[in-house]
Amino acid sequence: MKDYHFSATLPQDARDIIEKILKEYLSLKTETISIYKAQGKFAAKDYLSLNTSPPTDVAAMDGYAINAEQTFNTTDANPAIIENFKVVQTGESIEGFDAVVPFEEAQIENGRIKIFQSYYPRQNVRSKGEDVQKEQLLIKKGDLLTIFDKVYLKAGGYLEVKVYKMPKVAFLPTGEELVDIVEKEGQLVEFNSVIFNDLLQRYGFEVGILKPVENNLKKLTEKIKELLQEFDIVFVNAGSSKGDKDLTVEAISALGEVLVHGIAIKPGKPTIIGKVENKLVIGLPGFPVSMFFVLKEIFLKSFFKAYNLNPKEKSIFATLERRLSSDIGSEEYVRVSIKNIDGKNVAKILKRGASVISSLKRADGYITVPINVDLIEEGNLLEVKLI
Ligand SMILES: Nc1nc2c(c(=O)[nH]1)N[C@H]1C(S)=C(S)[C@@H](COP(=O)(O)OP(=O)(O)OC[C@H]3O[C@@H](n4cnc5c(N)ncnc54)[C@H](O)[C@@H]3O)O[C@H]1N2
Ligand code: MOO
Repeated sequence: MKDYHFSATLPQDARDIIEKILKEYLSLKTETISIYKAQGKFAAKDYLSLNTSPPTDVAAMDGYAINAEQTFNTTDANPAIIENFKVVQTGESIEGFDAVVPFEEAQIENGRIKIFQSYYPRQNVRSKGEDVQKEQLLIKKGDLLTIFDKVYLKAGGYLEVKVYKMPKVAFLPTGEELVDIVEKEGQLVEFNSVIFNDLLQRYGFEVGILKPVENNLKKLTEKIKELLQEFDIVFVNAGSSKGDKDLTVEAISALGEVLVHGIAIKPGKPTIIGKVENKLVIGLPGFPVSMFFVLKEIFLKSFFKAYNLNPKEKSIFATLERRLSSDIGSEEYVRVSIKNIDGKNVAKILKRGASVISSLKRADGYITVPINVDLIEEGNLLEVKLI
């Protein structure tokens, strides 16, 4: 008889299993590319600055470089006349001087300048090395390169950056009902691939989206085997639960080993973790919201940990708008939208159904309810991970 029950692996155990499989067969290659092409890539080494920026004390305004001491006690009624100065443009060295008087704050008279207020040393000056110091750590190995990381790299003297080449990942939708454009009754639009593509490309994975394969064990098995020749990791979408057409577990077992079927998370419980020819094969639940969270909270987290990558995910803190109950025994991901009420972030809980993409569309982020918590009271300040 078919077993309709799920065992539920603890989420951290599931992550550890993925991490272990990955480390056993997949090491990340590296490539050196222009920093202009490095958007969304992870740095593959530490970078120390070759430069000091600014390289010397420079003017922060167009004006006259002076020695501030000569202006102490200066007022409107007691102006200072200064002979020893140098005309400087913004960014120019002020060597020999320590402050800059903007052109508009001085009058020029017979080759001397007349000023009406006092200046302090370093006023209107950018100090040597105030932005970047030589030998300073610019970027850490494993950091996701943001726009300003790359600015920093260039300021520090680099035009190219060594980054990790991310693996090739395949997304195989299953189900004969799935089509790109619905033409007849019974068909459904295949859109989970959009979530997969976006989420993984965000981190530089090389994504392959396949045509849906029908619910036929032989065809599914053959397809997975074929994909494993070309891709580093294969994701099979849907058919993960226990319906009569849910064949993913059978297909993976026929080819290799199913290590996990069922993770104690909500949504996303029917997830499958398998190993075929040493490679990772993941069965993602068919519901879009479930799939999103399995990718984000299980797969990507394990992946980043396996290779010491820092994706720099952002979160904010918000007050819970109403009490939130959750099942003990599952780590739950609850979508929220954020409103600003009287200057405070308030998290409004959105629909929790795993098949409704509208809840993700409206969501600004989500709250993680730990596995052993069944209630969070209204008014609690919680971390919201931004989507
Ligand atoms: N008897 C049980 N039934 C279900 C259980 C259970 O424990 N026992 N778990 C439910 C949960 S929780 C989830 S999550 C889903 C997982 O479903 P499957 O992975 O088996 O996926 P399917 O049943 O094949 O598809 C479900 C549904 O998802 C949509 N879908 C699938 N693929 C795509 C795609 N590529 N693009 C867009 N939409 C897709 C489609 O609407 C399917 O109808 O199982 C519950 N059932
Ligand atoms: O695990 Mo399902 O993903 O709860 O909806």
